[in-house]
Amino acid sequence: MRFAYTPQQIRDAERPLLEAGEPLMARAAFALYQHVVRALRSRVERGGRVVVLVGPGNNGGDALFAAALLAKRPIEVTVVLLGERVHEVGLSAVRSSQARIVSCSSTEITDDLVAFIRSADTLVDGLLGIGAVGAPRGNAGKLLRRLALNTPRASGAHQTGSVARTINIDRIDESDRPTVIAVDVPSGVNCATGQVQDRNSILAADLTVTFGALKVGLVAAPGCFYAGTIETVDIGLELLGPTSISGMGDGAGTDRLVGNEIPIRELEASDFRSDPLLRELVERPAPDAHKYTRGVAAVLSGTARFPGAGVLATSAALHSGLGMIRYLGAAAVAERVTAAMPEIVTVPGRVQAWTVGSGYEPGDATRRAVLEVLGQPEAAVIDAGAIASLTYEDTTSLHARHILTPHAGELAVLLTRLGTPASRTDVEDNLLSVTRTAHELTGATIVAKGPATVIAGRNGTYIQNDGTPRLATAGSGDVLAGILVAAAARVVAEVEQTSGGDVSANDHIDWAKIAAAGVMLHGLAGRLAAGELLGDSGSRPFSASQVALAVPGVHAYLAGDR
Ligand SMILES: NC(=O)C1=CN([C@@H]2O[C@H](COP(=O)(O)OP(=O)(O)OC[C@H]3O[C@@H](n4cnc5c(N)ncnc54)[C@H](O)[C@@H]3O)[C@@H](O)[C@H]2O)[C@@H](O)CC1
Ligand SMILES: [K+]
Repeated sequence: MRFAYTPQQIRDAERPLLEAGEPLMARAAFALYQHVVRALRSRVERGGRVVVLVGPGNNGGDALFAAALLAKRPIEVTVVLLGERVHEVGLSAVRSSQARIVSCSSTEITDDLVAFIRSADTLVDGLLGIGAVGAPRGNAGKLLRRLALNTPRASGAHQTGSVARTINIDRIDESDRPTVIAVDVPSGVNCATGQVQDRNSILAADLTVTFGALKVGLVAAPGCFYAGTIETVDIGLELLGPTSISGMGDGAGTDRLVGNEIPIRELEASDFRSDPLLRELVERPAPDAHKYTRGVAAVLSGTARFPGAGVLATSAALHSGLGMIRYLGAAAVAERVTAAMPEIVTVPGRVQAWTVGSGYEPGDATRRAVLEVLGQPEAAVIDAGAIASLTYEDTTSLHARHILTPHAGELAVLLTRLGTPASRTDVEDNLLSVTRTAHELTGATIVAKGPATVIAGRNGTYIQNDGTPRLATAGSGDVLAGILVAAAARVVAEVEQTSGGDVSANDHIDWAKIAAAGVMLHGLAGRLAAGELLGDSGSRPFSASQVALAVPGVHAYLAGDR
């Protein structure tokens, strides 16, 4: 499990250490210096030119102390001061070093200066850190716009995520741009939310050296796309860890426990071995297992018009290793489903989780289907047309065991219906906060699909950034619904055994965690289908059907087989 914190949480953790006189900035600057040297040496064997951009606050202070250390080596170091004021002690350290100082606070940002900065081997971004408010203003903002180094590395692919995926900075050989190293966070990213207010005044990093812990802006979209590889440096901060969190979040009576108290979480591969409930998702069944202890899921997806959604959701559930899958949707789709997968049962019966809505169009018939599912005591995944069919009154019957999987457009419609009007763009630009709002207004577990999916539920918020842009393909959402319903059924089956069949036990499950696990399985299945988890660079195109077929391989991967 990884944790990401808001600026306020970081400041609260820093305060006692600063009061005790701990040299936090010296630690941060030394680690930054080491990373800059490493990046520079992977680009030029000796010498080399480093430009350090310095803003008005302590972020600039880190950069100044690192610059003073760099200037002790045979490296050409130029410090560009962009604030009206800068960290005084850091500046005197630079003044007594070999580094060159250019002050921009009074001078114009000339074409020559912009060209000079762009021609550096390594560019250190110490403009704005966790103290930034709004889009970069003043000279910092002007310079960022003029530099135009605002395209995320690897053409938009994000480099954070639960399973290691790093840019190999040894291999970056574009001579037309420097290797950019962000100090703590890329300037222009809102650390608390991941928002980017002005996409022209941001400096896209190849590497972010962040201090103490991850910041929310480094894991939430769109900020996460600008961070490059993230290195977290331990400067001695004591932040909320997994043990204290499980006490807060995993039991009953924690309704509405969202907001700043619990850090944002991200599941990692190791959680599928250490967390007892997640382990159940991928482990081999117990020797005495039977169909109902392994889990039974029901699929209500696909229509005569969109039959594929039913086939894909069913296939994904089937390949997730349950005891049984019932297909209970349209007769025309059932024929195709059973032709493709003879294991599928088409008669109703005992079920532990439902999925409804993939491939359904919004309307009365869909609404009747979703209300029927919501009337059951079991868990349910509510997808696509089923979300859009819910009226304001219908949403009052939602609980945490209901997992809604909207994309940005569907989330905008839902929020508007709930009385908080939002456009698709509002949702895309503020995915984290609007997803939490949707959870707070409905009580349901919300899985807001995107390149960095946000999962907001009763026990907190997760962001999963595991997939590949290749998952943006037709049918991908249907596969996700199938994976999620399988995870839900599996967990309910497990909990039933310990609760003696008491269905109310379902309501105490940490559904956000289970949904996050499903999202992660889906993301990794995409990467496996692309060839990425098997060691190549992920260059294989794939279809949604192949993502469903890749699920067993991901189970093996997470269970530790490879
Ligand atoms: N407190 C400490 O001792 C430590 C701080 N550290 C560093 O300090 C950073 C936080 O320092 P600060 O709190 O000084 O904050 P920042 O350095 O992020 O910047 C705050 C300054 O920027 C200005 N500013 C805010 N928003 C702006 C905008 N949109 N455009 C232009 N200027 C803007 C403010 O007026 C203020 O002067 C961290 O990110 C980290 O890099 C680390 O050295 C660890 C220890
Ligand atoms: K920065």
